[in-house]
Amino acid sequence: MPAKILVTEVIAPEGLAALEARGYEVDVKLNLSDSTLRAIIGDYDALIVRSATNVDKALLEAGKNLKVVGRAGVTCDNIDIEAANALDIIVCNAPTSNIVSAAEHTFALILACARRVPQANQSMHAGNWNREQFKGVELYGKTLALFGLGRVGGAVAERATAFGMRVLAYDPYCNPERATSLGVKLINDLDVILEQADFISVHLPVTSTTENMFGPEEFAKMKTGVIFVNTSRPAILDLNSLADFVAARKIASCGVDVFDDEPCYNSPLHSLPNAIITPHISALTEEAQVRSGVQIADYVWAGLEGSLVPTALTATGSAGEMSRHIAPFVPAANMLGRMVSQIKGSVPRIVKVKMMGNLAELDPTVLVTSVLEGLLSSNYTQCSTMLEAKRYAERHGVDIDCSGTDVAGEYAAGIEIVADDICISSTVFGSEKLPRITSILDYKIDVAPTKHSLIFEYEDMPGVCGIIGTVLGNHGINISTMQIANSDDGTKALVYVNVGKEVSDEIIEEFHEAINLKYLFRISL
Ligand SMILES: NC(=O)C1=CN([C@@H]2O[C@H](COP(=O)(O)OP(=O)(O)OC[C@H]3O[C@@H](n4cnc5c(N)ncnc54)[C@H](O)[C@@H]3O)[C@@H](O)[C@H]2O)C=CC1
Ligand SMILES: O=C(O)CCC(=O)C(=O)O
Repeated sequence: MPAKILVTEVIAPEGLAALEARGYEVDVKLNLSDSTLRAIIGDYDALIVRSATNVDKALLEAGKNLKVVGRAGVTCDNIDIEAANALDIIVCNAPTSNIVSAAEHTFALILACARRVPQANQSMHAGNWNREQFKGVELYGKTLALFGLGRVGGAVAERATAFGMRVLAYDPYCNPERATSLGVKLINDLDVILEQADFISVHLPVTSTTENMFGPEEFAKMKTGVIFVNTSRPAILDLNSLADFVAARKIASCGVDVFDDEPCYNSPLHSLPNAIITPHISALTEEAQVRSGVQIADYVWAGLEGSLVPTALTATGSAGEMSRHIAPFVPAANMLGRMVSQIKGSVPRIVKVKMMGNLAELDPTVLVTSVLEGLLSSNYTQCSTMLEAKRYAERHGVDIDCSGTDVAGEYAAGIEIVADDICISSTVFGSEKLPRITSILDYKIDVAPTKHSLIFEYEDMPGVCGIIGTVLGNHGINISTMQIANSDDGTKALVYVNVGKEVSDEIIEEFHEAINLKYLFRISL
């Protein structure tokens, strides 16, 4: 029986034809409700979606035969990747398909705001001829601030330069050389960049550091008369606040393509004449649709045939036997990346990843990519080969390398990362395969880190653990794990403490006053 593929959103006929030509049965069923989709998904081996289908845990669990979910586009925030990973379902996307379209639509909005094209058009259609009312502003010589200089941000920068704009960018993870080669000046100080910009365009993924990045405080710091465009994701900003500033004309005009709870029929921007709003159409062009349809057809086919899926976002997509060994280490690799960048307080420049024991002979790409995601706080970095991972890292100023060794100490397998001068290693343990730290900064430990932890190093002396416990206890913070390790020469000690909630700056200050600390790191995973 041929494999069955369900397509729930419009993809290019070229993509559908490619799947049918391979002998699959392809059903296109648009506008299904969540409950109908859940009722029928059990019949299908693969599902192809764009951004509107909610591929949550319940749907994935109902997909008893589901092997692949293909996203005909880039961002997979409508798909529960973690649940798919747990269920061994491959999730893949078409990451390069719509960059140009998204950049061009961003410019459509920038120009529409600057020259008031939609308003002038509407006025003409109403039988008017009001030239003065539609006086605009030029882009030439103006300053554009880009937030996020990745794939789409970079393409917008190239186009902005052609308009004679001065282009600035806020992107702490961007390699300065990439910025220079795009003719962009990096300014990684929010206040400084906000006050310089005549135009602002946002191209950020949603992460804990970008969510709600723009609210009343940030809008207030912008120049009066700024033009603000968001074609990235709605969670980046506070829409009510944006509407207030647009209504007050502090922001002269805004262009917005993405909304909470799409389809969105009403929002605070809908009634504002100087808000240009579009229904999530940045990627909606003939060309991007053909590219994403054809690319996703190829990757879904690879997944169904059990081949390597080049754009797999789940460890499962790395094919067969290898993934069974690699998959449990993906969270550990990500954790190591996050810990290292928090301990350093910045992105390290030289990173060496070592795959140890059973992992030594396997393709390291998935784990190196996961380390990079942790280091750069990005979601779903797209690297299907080590070469791509190295190039991606290079774009962010990181020189990354990977090696293998049969030796993994007392464990069957592990990963070690050395980032500049910081070394941490990890293994996974138990039926749940929880990541554990096995050594950190030359100290041997064995801790499964929780969401919040503290790492102390100090000249060894009695009573320090008591002080740590007392200070935390005084502030009502629970300790769930405390582990002590001594340096080889016995003069120094390291204490790793898992705590119940985030520790404030004031408490950190208190520790510095009470203990002769070499250092104290606060980690949030
Ligand atoms: N409206 C639409 O139809 C489309 C929307 N998008 C959205 O556009 C956004 C950008 O997409 P891509 O360029 O492909 O992503 P990307 O991953 O290539 O680039 C994102 C950039 O943001 C930077 N970044 C991450 N955290 C940051 C932070 N805290 N502060 C400053 N910079 C930070 C990264 O270093 C990276 O350079 C995404 O949200 C994507 O979902 C993309 C395509 C179409
Ligand atoms: O048109 C679509 O499929 C949405 C594209 C999008 O938002 C993305 O790829 O991030």
